[in-house]
Amino acid sequence: MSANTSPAGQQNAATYDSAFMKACRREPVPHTPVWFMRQAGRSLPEYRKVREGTAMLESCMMPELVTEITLQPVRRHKVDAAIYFSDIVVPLKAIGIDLDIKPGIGPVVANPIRSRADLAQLRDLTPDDVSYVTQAIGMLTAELGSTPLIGFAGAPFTLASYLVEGGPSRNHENTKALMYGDPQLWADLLDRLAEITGAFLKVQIEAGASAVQLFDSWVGALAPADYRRSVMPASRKVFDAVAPYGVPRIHFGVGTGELLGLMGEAGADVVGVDWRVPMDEAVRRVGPGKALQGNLDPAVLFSTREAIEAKTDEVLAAASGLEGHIFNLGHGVLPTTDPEALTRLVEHVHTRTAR
Ligand SMILES: O=C(O)CCc1c2[nH]c(c1CC(=O)O)Cc1[nH]c(c(CC(=O)O)c1CCC(=O)O)Cc1[nH]c(c(CC(=O)O)c1CCC(=O)O)Cc1[nH]c(c(CCC(=O)O)c1CC(=O)O)C2
Repeated sequence: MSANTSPAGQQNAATYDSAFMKACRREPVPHTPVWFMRQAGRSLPEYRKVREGTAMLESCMMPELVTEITLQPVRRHKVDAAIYFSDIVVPLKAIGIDLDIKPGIGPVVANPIRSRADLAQLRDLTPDDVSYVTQAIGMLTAELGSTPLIGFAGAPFTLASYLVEGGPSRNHENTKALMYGDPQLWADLLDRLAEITGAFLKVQIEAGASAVQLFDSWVGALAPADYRRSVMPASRKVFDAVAPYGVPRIHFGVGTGELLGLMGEAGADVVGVDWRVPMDEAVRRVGPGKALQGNLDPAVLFSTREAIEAKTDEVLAAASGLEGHIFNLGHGVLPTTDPEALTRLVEHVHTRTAR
């Protein structure tokens, strides 16, 4: 921990009164805050331009480039929060796992983890392993002023799936084989990943991130009983690790309609909802005391302006009774989305919800 910070004093004072932070705390807001998962990235021509000739993982280690890319959607769309530009596999790369992000495929791991001996690949993460993150967040928070920066990490289950399968997987068969066949090794693997993930989020908060989001993108592949038994303890460990900082903790996964309550119980302050469950139903499943984030289907943005507005109004109506609502898509911005549709969407949500 640096000399001038303490866990209790971590909240970034400049962003404390922003609409996004208020919604996370379930306080009244001047308008519903909006940001988009994957708002930085391939949908933006200015992103494609600055990324030309630089590989994805290499970009994530270049603080000036990360700062520029993170700021691009804030400038263009006037979203209410920035999300740190990185990828869920960055902390794994930082501790020396041999992996790469292959264009059109995703993260690919050279030596998948399937045995107890393989666990040795997963050493602890220290702030020095990711000094470029600390550096970039320092530059970013200076530029962002009162706009909050969201830090993020992949959750233990989703990271484990990449590590065990060796890459993206539709059915997660090797992952599930390990989870059911060797529960102790599985628990130890998730616990290691929880340590690394907790340490990585701490680095981002200490550097100035106002909130964090834990992406369990693939956990919707599990039934609730398996989630509770085999995943929740590790996700809870990550949330507990950052709890002393008091920053909002967001938890999101895809196809998690049956898991929303448990994902809240794991320790999230804000539960992200994909587009399959309407917000008024999601709030029943999550229960009181949590804000919700979501949930326009990202594919709707390919439709007409009228249809986009009508579907947006449906989301806003379903969310109107919520204590805290952060508008987002039900998953990341699709790479071929028209960025102007995103800018108009931000404006529409702000106008419709202005109080
Ligand atoms: O199609 C490809 O080329 C590989 C895409 C891919 C990557 N990581 C991956 C995947 C699998 C997938 O998303 O399906 C693997 C990946 N990265 C991420 C997630 C979590 C999720 O989206 O549910 C996942 C898992 C999701 C999954 O595999 O379905 C998270 C991620 N990647 C990234 C960001 C940062 C950001 O967008 O600001 C973020 C998180 C913050 C956010 O939502 O905004 C950045 C990222 N990672 C990646 C790319 C594309 C590569 C490039 O620009 O050169 C990009 C940029 C972009 O999306 O346009 C690589």
